[in-house]
Amino acid sequence: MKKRYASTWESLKEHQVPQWYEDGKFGIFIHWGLYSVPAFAPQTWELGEVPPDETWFSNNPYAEWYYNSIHVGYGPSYDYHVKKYGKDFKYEQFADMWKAEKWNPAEWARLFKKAGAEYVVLTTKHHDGFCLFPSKYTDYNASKRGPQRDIVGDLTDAVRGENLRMGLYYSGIVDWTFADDPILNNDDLFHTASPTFAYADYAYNQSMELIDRYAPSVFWNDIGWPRQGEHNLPYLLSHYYNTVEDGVVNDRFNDLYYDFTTKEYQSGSANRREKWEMCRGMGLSFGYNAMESDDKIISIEDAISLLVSTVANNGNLLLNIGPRADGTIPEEQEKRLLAIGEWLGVNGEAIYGSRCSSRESIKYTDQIQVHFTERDGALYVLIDAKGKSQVSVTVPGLSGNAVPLDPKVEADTAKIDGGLRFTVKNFGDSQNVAVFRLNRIM
Ligand SMILES: CC(=O)NC[C@H]1N[C@@H](C)[C@@H](O)[C@@H](O)[C@@H]1O
Repeated sequence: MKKRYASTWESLKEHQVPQWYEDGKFGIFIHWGLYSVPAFAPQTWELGEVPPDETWFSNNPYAEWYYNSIHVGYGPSYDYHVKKYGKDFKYEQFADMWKAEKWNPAEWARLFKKAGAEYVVLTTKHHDGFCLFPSKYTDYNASKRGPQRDIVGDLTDAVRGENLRMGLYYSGIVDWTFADDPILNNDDLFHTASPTFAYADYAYNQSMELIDRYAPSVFWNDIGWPRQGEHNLPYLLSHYYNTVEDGVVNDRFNDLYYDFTTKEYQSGSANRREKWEMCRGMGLSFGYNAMESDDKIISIEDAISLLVSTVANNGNLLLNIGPRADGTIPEEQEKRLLAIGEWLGVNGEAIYGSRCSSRESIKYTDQIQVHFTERDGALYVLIDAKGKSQVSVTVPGLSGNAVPLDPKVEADTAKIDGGLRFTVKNFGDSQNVAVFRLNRIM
């Protein structure tokens, strides 16, 4: 019997994180929109590396923040815009330059499947207010302008065609078509952004239409929810769960309610007793930044290390791609997705469907860490030795027969000092992380 949620916080709190989200572990985030046309941002810092103050906001590495970055009237993006497009060029003019002429949603979905992703989260409306779906509430959308198609619907169909879950991102509290005073600090971001009741209703109405049109498995709200609309949330979220019983929402509804908490680059915190999700771009940006070449984005080793350390600590990794305006995915981003997929193809048994072990990760050096996951009574030991071709580590308190999941991993294990000593001589096809299954949990 399908559970019905009442529009009360108490009823919502009965919602459990569904097994598919606990098991899925790896998702693909997609930031695609008008900002993909200029595709420019300075390459400065990771979020959380510096305070969110004027220096951050006037040198914003997020290419999807292009509107605000040029609106502050100075800084690298403003200079770039004036030089490339001219002072009088309005951001809205990108709406008729974005053609997505080479876009093949089925191709994207096949790539996400090969990457080993279990879910996808696409921007439906980012802070610039341009909608990638035929919203009833604005004509500033991709079915009326630019691509002239329902980007959200077409990708949702393709993703579900590959048996992946489709999630939708919505910029709840920031919409520069309603309030576009330049944002130069977090106070601007949270307190003056879109302050009207009219906007709160708009955000509520668009969220309802996204739920009713697409029944997304993830409703990924960003930054916050309009304070003037907080009283709407119990209804919105109960409607969501009554429409999508195994749906999940993140913690960016003013911390009033969540299924999972979020980290973004170095910002946010993770508590391994709760379900959480790490999101980041391949480089410093979510939207495509044409300046981000292969050497400027996360290495394959670091991406695999991030996936393993996140999963071992009860998180999911939502790794972002920033497609070009024409609908192609930059080769350097595709290369990383395929490498992660290959690694998961060999070692996925320790990831998908696993649960956080009571054993905490062990950091031997910055390069050498050992993580643990558990599944079906087996303990998995994931030895991450970035940049090393051989490694030897003793894991205390372990005993039993450790078998590498990758048959090409060459390793010895020996009982020593009350633990198991692992000597990996060859990482085989497993990049920098060799995974062992221990058939008894000690
Ligand atoms: C911590 C936070 O609220 N970040 C907002 C940030 N989220 C990213 C996934 C991107 O969409 C950014 O453009 C957005 O500002």
